[in-house]
Amino acid sequence: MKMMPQAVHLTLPTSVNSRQRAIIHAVAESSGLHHGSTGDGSERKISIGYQEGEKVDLSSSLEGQALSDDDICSLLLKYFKIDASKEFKKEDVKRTAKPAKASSTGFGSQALDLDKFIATTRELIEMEREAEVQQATEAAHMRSAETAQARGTTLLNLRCEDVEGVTAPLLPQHKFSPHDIVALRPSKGPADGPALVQGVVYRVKETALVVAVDDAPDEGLEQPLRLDKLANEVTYKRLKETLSALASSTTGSSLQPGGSLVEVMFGRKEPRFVDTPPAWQPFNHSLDDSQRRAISLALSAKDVALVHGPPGTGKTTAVVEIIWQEVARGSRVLACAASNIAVDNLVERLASVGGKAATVASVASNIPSNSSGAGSGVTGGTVRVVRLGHPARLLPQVLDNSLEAHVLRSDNSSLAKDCRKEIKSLNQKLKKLDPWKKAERRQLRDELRQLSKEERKRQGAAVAEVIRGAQVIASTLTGVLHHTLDSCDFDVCVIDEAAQALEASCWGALLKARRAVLAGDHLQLPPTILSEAAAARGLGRTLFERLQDMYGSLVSEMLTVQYRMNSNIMQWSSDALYQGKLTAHESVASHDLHGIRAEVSTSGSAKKKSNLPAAVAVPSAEVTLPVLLLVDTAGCGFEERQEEEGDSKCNEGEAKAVMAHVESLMKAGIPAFSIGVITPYNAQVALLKEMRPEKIASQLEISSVDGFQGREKEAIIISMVRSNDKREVGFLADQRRMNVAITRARRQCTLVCDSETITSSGNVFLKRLIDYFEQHGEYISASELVS
Ligand SMILES: Nc1ncnc2c1ncn2[C@@H]1O[C@H](COP(=O)(O)OP(=O)(O)OP(=O)(O)O)[C@@H](O)[C@H]1O
Repeated sequence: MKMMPQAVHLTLPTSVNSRQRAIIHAVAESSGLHHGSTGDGSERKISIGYQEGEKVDLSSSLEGQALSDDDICSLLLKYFKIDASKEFKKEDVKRTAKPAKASSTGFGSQALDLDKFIATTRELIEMEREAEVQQATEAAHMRSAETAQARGTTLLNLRCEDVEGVTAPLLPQHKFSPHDIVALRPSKGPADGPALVQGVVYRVKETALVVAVDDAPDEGLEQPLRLDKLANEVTYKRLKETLSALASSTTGSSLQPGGSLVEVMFGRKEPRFVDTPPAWQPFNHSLDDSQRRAISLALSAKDVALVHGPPGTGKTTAVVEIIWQEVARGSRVLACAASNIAVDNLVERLASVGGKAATVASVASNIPSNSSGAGSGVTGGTVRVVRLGHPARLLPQVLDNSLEAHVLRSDNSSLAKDCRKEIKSLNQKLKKLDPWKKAERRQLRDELRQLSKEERKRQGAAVAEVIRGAQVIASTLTGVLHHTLDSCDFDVCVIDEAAQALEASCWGALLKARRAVLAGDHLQLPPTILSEAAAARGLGRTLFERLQDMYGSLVSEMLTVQYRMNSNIMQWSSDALYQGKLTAHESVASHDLHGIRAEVSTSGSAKKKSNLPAAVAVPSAEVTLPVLLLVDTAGCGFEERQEEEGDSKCNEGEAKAVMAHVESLMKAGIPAFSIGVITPYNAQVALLKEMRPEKIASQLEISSVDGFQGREKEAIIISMVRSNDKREVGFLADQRRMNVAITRARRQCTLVCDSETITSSGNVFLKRLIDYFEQHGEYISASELVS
């Protein structure tokens, strides 16, 4: 008997990932079923079935549960009698294939209407600005100074060390970060009193915050000071200006170089690729196959390519090679990232091609040259990289590449300097000149005016000359909007860490370029959004994620070899989020903490750095240092606690277990600087920092998940905090957050948690995580660590 499929219209939960949704769309299309997606970013849900069919909404009953490909196949089989297992097993869809089309609305159902995007984003940016202002105002006015400090938006009793820096012995937990606009006030004065000075945070260390100010006040800095975080208006203003430019990018007189990218990225045109991928010789000979595929894709794209880089897979390595190759074929490149540190990292690695200049030049002749390049190949022995941005915010190692440093070296700049010298001597002459000699004075003043005009002209010419001659301009996404780049255009814009940047902030850079390469991982943390309402309406949905959803493997190549983690640490992340596609490079696949112990026992300097007592620095051989360790607090009575003012949570018993494990690692010879403690809750970060022994305070890093994104440690300890009768796990359920936390570990990952609360919470994703640790790691009860 032939089974008839049930007439059902099925809605799946938001945990179905973008790849799975793309396959479901394709399966539905080929089976003649109706299909569509609603919601933005992490709220996106897919529906499939018969338009008039019985509504079966699994989005709440399965919410928070990660659905494997097999789970989805079973659902499709159950409701529609469709066997989609082949489609899910298939390698990525061929690049020549068209993106999946939705039946009624065409592939535009995945696309976004430009006008709607601009109008909604304006509204959401305004909501975000209000949320930031509200947070700053609450901290400054409605809470006691101590509470504001506990919230992390105020720092009290700081001592001004000099006019360039503000320091304290060890800063409490706070939320200050580079680019924040801050106010300095006397600690004892009223919270809303006048500020001594306003400035911008440009460096954040464990013990000091460095604030750049235009004019240091003559007095007032000698007393204890408080630092308040203010709303960052500049960013919002620039984002709105970018949206206006985007609105007019494809029409009329303001046609922008990136107009064609707008058409493709808003689904009006399909992405194009050259028929024959260009031949290229790598500058970096250790690139793996997946990196080579991603680079080939980027060099073949006429519009856009995505480099999807899961943790530790050498995304920046691939990006750097793409830029070298682009320069070699004569392209002018705009290289960006959201943060200063990521841009500096790129610049440092890009500039290192200097030693390979001969190779670069010879390869250049093999690659078809771009029409509008800044001269083909690499000349002058190095890639001419110009880093925009205030030198005070740059890492010392890239200062030589800053716009200012380039300008100082230019001919026009020395002419400008000559003008300055002359101005100085004329001014001295003027001072000495008899006040009655009016005609002579007038003549000198005229000369001075001419000279200042000439000096300004020379300075402007020097900047223009450096910008014109640059093969790569490197800048933060915000820095691109500076007038220095007005009317500049580029062959290609490369954005690293694109999955951490707001879409609106990417457009400032993209509008200046004809092609784009975006590198990132939408399965790690998205940009931070303060307004929950704006986040719920999709402000945090990045362009990277949107393009992954819209075009999938048509424009994207995933890097699959990772160079950080022991394969046991990697495998959980690979299976849970990357369809099991990751492999560990042989150099890391089986490394563990025993290797570190060996280094410590033979290296005097490591011993010194670790601050370990000599008696324990060389460990006994029989200590076991498992790659995965589950420290279970179930049954230990370690209940979570809500912080007194605020909504964060902490768990004192668990924190003790974490510190006991740190101690045992150190006793086994692992230096504190190789250990990192991560917890999703700010209150737990604060508690752990209080418990951290003074002698290792500057070495043992303790931070939220956000603070560790993009970083790594040999041993990571994750404190999950949640332990309650209601079996609530809160935002532990955020798959991307847990993915980042686990994948920071190179040789050991320890999970400290109440397995009872987590496994009975009904969250399948977290249950599988605990099961994985139980199956593949060692298990101890926290009671064995804490008496
Ligand atoms: N093909 C390769 N062969 C050997 N080592 C590599 C290769 N590619 C990357 N690595 C190494 O892997 C590490 C991570 O590389 P990279 O910084 O490029 O990664 P990333 O993906 O940008 O990292 P993250 O995800 O942490 O931002 C570096 O130490 C790098 O030298």
